[in-house]
Amino acid sequence: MTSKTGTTHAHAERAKVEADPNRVIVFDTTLRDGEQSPGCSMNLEEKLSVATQLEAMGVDVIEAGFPIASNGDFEAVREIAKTVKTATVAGLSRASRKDIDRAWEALKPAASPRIHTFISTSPLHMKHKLQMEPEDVVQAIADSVGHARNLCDNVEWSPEDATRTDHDFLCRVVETAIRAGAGTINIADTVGYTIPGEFADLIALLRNRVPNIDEAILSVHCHNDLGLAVANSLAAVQAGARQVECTVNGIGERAGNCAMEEVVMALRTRQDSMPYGTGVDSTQITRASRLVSGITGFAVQPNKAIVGANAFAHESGIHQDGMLKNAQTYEIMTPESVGLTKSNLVMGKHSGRHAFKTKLKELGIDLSDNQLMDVFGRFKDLADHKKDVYDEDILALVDDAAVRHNDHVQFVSLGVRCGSHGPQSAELALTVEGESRHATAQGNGPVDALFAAIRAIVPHEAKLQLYQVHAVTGGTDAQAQVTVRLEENGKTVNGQGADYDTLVASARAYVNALNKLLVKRERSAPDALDRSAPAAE
Ligand SMILES: CC(=O)SCCNC(=O)CCNC(=O)[C@H](O)C(C)(C)COP(=O)(O)OP(=O)(O)OC[C@H]1O[C@@H](n2cnc3c(N)ncnc32)[C@H](O)[C@@H]1OP(=O)(O)O
Ligand SMILES: CC(C)C(=O)C(=O)O
Repeated sequence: MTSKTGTTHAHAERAKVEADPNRVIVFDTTLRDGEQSPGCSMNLEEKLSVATQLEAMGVDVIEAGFPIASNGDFEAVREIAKTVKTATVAGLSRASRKDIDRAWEALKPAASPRIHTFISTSPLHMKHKLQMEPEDVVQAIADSVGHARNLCDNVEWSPEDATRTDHDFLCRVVETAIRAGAGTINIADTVGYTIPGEFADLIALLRNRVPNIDEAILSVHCHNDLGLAVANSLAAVQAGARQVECTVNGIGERAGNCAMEEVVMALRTRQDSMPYGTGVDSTQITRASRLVSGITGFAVQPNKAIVGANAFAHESGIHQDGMLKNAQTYEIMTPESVGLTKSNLVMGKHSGRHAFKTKLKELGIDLSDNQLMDVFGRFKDLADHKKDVYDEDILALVDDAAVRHNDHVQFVSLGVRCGSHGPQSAELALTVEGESRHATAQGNGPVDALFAAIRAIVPHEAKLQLYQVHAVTGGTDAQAQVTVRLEENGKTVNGQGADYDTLVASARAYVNALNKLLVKRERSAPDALDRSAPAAE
């Protein structure tokens, strides 16, 4: 970047861009524009922890607030200015000496301070909002930027609503601001109106038509009203902008700002067509995202690029199989590169055997092929009924399959009639030594009816000592894990069963206990139990 007039403005960011013309300055405005999201206010301590994280991850400029806005904002900017050592700290001000003085008072303690001043330049804003004539706006720019520059070496100026500003006027005001001392010119797409090709053309136009443009770093500040903030920012970088203004998780006024994590990772991932770099340590991205989301209470949508819970999660069997063979089949960046430990194979109805086997291995479970077939079948059935299948669900299924292995009596199916219009009844099918048996019974509630049906198929005198249900996970679709304790002649056995249907889990648990009782009986008196008892139909 060579100056056409020889009056370049020296500051830390200028030095970085001069050392490497492809270096993109990351200007984070989470604490200023991000905080302008309705409901997003942060207290001093929270702002300090965000600023510390932004500094640690290598952000070049931290916009800490708008000091004239309130005493709280002033204090926050001043504390951040005192705390941050390696990043430049910026404070926003309108085109007013009072605002600028207040900003400077807060920023003065910073190792590297920047005054950021702005004024609207679009006809709409000038006429209706500022109620100023264009000539007065030009004068206000020269005066405010000049005043700021008398206080601070590092001054940024923004034409608010630049993308709806007349091009000739924009060229004129940019030239004026640079002449008055602005070292960074920030082209604001305040209402997220522009589109990538048009925005790239605007940056190119400014570079071609503003005579002193090389004396300043061209910056962009994009809003996301059309979901184009990141695309517009990248188009601008390709057209010559070297500062991108952004926020963590894309928070900000209305639909938000350009998301820092997306810009950083897009530049990092697509070096082949965008050979530009930032100073951000991308492995800190997840940490920053969680910090900001935790502090603001703004949850990150699961499918959000880079930092959403599903960004590195794979549920479909074909994708999971590909991932296990070579992660690049379905991931264009590694989870480690954004600070996650590994990809997440989400177990759900689209999962296949490869992924299921891998999940079992992760859980330390080793099953025979037959057991695997059985558990996988039940897992698919569970996934059809339950939105999220957690590790706990799989463990419950495996335990359930393990206890049923080689059972004499096996559960087949159950239908119940329950509710307030009794009588409650259960229609049960079991196999006993491989033979199908059916029974229908009534009871005092569906559980009582179910247990009566079991007694009808396998007559026994054992007493029910305990019937206990607990949910394996949270949510109304959680699997039920049931424990049944039976007692016969002083001997007790516990049976377990798990299912998304509490009554099926109850049947499985009772049948499991019964099988254990059979084994105990067999050991003490073979053939004591009449397993060929007829069905009570
Ligand atoms: C695009 C952006 O994100 S801009 C930043 C937005 N952020 C904020 O507004 C931060 C929070 N704001 C505030 O706390 C308050 O609005 C303050 C302290 C800045 C100003 O408060 P008030 O003095 O009560 O004014 P109010 O907000 O009602 O109106 C804004 C005034 O600033 C003027 N103004 C707006 N932008 C600028 C500017 N860049 N330069 C000069 N004047 C401006 C408006 O024309 C209006 O002037 P008027 O009172 O003569 O009509
Ligand atoms: C102050 C400016 C840069 C701004 O936030 C906007 O125009 O959106």
